Amino acid sequence: MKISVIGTGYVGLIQAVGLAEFGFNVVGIDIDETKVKQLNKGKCPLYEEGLEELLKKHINKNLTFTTSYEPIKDSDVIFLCVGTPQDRDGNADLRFLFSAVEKIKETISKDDYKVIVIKSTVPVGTNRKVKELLSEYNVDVVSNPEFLREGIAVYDFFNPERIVLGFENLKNKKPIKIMESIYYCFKEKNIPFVITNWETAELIKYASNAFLATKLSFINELAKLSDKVGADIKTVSYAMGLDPRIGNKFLNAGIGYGGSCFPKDVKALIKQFENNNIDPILIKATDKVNEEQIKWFFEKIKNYYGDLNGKVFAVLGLAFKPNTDDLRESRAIKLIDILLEEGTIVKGFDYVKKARENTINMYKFDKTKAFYGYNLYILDDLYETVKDVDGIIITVEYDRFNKEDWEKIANLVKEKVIFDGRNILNVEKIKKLGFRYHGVGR
Ligand SMILES: NC(=O)c1ccc[n+]([C@@H]2O[C@H](COP(=O)([O-])OP(=O)(O)OC[C@H]3O[C@@H](n4cnc5c(N)ncnc54)[C@H](O)[C@@H]3O)[C@@H](O)[C@H]2O)c1
Ligand SMILES: O=c1ccn([C@@H]2O[C@H](COP(=O)(O)OP(=O)(O)O[C@H]3O[C@H](CO)[C@@H](O)[C@H](O)[C@H]3O)[C@@H](O)[C@H]2O)c(=O)[nH]1
Repeated sequence: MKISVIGTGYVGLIQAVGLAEFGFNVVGIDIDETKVKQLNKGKCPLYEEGLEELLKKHINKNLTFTTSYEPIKDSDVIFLCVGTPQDRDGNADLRFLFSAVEKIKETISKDDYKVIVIKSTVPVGTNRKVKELLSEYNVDVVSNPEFLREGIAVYDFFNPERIVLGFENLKNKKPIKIMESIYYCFKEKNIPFVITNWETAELIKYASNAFLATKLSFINELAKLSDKVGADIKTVSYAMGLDPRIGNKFLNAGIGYGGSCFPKDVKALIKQFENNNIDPILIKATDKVNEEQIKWFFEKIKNYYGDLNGKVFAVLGLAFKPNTDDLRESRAIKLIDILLEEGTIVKGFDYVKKARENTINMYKFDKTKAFYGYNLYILDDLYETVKDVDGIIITVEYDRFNKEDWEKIANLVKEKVIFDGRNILNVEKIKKLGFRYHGVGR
């Protein structure tokens, strides 16, 4: 079977490489010429553990990349993995998706049968619209939302918790059989398949992300109360999580959720409610709590120092979560922006080299926020980062921070104060070294 993957960003690249590993002949298609050139040389444009090795294993064997849509003529299945970012009003912006559909129309013949799989996260009704646009063509459209997590995306691709497939008509077995044959190995491993209609499949994706985001906003809001009343949110989360009906995952309080998905998908779900004249009270609150969390944390820092002007901070963590170079909606970057506006000097660090490089590039192009090398520095070494600072701020949940030499850090800083925005540090150890510790709800 020949497969084309349109859009080889995060999700598309993982699909292309993963499907090649399954033995399919895969062509990745992207409008970004630089990315395509890099990929054809076996170089991964993004940092994701294990991805470059798999890319190198298959490139120019059963996997190639191109900017041309021509290969879709020979493909049996076309995966659409283009971005669906947030537009100015909070809706999902479907311009990339519809532009790809237009190109499919221009390229394929009306008679050749193709299965078009929509992997991108799209509002309810989008698969139906795509089918309408392709109504004169011999195609079936399948909704197949993706649930991978960045940082462990390769693992997630090969070990999904469920495969969700939405179809126009469940009596039409042809596209169902084709999708089941692609994911044959998951069937063998008894991974649940949810076979349903388009609308249900589309909503499952938004419901899953919004539910997890709501769990986070719930615990983050509770952390504010914990702070005031002297409770320890970590112990609260732990004890709550012992009840299997609640579960212990996604209960780590912090400075809020970021990333390329939760913030935009929560907002897009709100819009879908509003477009249907329903007030999404709960989900709007999830979003609001998250927007406020970083400001609340910043106030903690400000209250401690009073005047922040000229203070120097080490911000440990730049990306939106550990083991990624992705800065999209990163809480660390949001905090850095606020700190810079308050006249502080920021020294930033992340264990992922590409996250550091991306941060430098981002600020270099945005001189309104920072003057790189004047009030913002990104350093390659954690110990250099903490040298002579007035405070350390932890913004990404790296457990690795606990393995650092805190005695050495205590001797390097100007003032021994830590704001742990992810509640990740071993408080006893830190306090013994004379640090004043400020967590989130502990
Ligand atoms: N990133 C994640 O962890 C994740 C996980 C699950 C689902 N999703 C969803 O998957 C989709 C893709 O997300 P992403 O993070 O991979 O996006 P991305 O921005 O990293 O990648 C999108 C790619 O599509 C390309 N593109 C845009 N228009 C194109 C066109 N007309 N033809 C060919 N290529 C085109 C871009 O150049 C880019 O390389 C989104 O809907 C997102 O919500 C993302
Ligand atoms: O207990 C927790 C867990 C996570 N986070 C934060 O939540 C955000 C999102 O984390 P995570 O869900 O691990 O990362 P993503 O890679 O964005 O993955 C989410 O978004 C993807 C895109 O839709 C989905 O496919 C995944 O299933 C979903 O977990 C990050 O900022 C984390 O720091 C917390 O603050 N506390």
